[in-house]
Amino acid sequence: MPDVMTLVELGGPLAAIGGAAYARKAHPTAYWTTVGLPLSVVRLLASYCSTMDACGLTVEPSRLRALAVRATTRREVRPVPPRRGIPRPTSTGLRVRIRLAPGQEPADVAASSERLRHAWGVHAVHVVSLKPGVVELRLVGFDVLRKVKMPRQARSELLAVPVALREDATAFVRDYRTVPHQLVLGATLSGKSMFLRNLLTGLAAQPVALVGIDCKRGVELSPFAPRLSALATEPDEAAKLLPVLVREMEDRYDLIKARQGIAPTTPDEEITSDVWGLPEGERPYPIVVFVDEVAELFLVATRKDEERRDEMVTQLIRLAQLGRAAGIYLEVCGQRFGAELGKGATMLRAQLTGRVCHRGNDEASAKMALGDIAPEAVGVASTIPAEVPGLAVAGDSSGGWIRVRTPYLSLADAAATCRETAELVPDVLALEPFRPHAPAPPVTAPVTLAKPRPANG
Ligand SMILES: Nc1ncnc2c1ncn2[C@@H]1O[C@H](COP(=O)(O)OP(=O)(O)OP(=O)(O)O)[C@@H](O)[C@H]1O
Repeated sequence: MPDVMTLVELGGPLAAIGGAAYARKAHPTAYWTTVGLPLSVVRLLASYCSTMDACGLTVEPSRLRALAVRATTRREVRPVPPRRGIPRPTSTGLRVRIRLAPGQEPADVAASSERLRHAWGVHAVHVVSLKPGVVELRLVGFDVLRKVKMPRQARSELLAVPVALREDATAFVRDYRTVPHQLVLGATLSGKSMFLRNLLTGLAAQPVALVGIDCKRGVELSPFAPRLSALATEPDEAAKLLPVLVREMEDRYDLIKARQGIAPTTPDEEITSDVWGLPEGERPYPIVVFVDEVAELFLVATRKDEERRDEMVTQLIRLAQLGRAAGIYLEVCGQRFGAELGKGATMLRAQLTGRVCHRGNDEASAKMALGDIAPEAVGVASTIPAEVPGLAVAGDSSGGWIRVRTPYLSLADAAATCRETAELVPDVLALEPFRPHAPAPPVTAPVTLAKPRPANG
């Protein structure tokens, strides 16, 4: 048994360790910048060559180098690591550029990222290919997705909204011009609405028409009514709105044809240019269509509903196939999106190239979102814990994927942004009949500190 003196002597260091552990957990950014960052820079600089060697990332030296080493020193000629740049510290970690040695590819470095993270004592190492032959190692000091803080330099541009934080501490930007249509999947309470909320408020300040189809009686999208150009809250209303959107798309195709001297008989599928080629004064406003709980559009009770469903699905598929050139983009949300939804479901899903997969009910749900674009991400998406709502795996058709999490945004703040930007609703004549009635802002009773007294008191 240790004597009293030993315990007293140990007290100081133990308290220091306890304090450091507490600081690391409670204030990760401050802890990282004051303690973790200098340690990691020293570790990286001191052990770069040996770590690269241990990870199998060194190559044989050139003949000239070998000759020079032999001529000038008595050292044995050792394999050389890829050349590195100067480490650049950031508030969440540090970055260092690496010029790949001949014969190496970014995947070789990415395969060693787990080993590198342990060697340098950081939370994660991400490898990003910057240009042929150059990769950037992004060392992240702590779990940035635990408490999301968007990077300060993340700015919205037209149709490009920084909507979530990526695990490499950069912004996940929803860019409609590069990925026109997206599918957002997740079980109930997984954070889909939060994702839509961030996206919608990001777009609210832009000259973009926002359209909502929310067949859960509008519970998700109604609070944003002041900024919406159109809102359908029942399948019947959606069945009226979708053909109007398709007609608007066809009119825009006619406009492009007229402007560019393309024969009016040319099929829409063969026109390669888009609304962005039109002069600014003639260019129609982009339209982003949010579909919340897409399964509600597919589910039918009677034979008559079946016809209506088929029509709506065909219209959605047409919008997804041809909408991009006409400046019409889809953001489709749901819990599951598989063949069991019925005719056209998988065809529509194939057109939605952007994928964001929140926690699902089972592995099959994750497969529906990511199986056809990034199969190796399915396992990661299936292990998202229920205690971290908003955490998701984002992939795109290029095969890349990354974990992301939206920042918390309260419904009241999002609704307030929509009220403040209500005058920015652009004029899209065809959507005018579907413009929702904006509910009046909640009136808060004035707070009085005086206690009411009975009249006869
Ligand atoms: N990024 C986040 N950070 C913190 N809390 C979050 C985040 N995303 C979601 N939440 C919280 O998790 C809960 C569920 O989120 P949300 O309503 O977005 O889920 P959902 O997938 O839309 O659920 P449903 O399908 O039932 O509407 C909410 O209380 C929300 O505040």
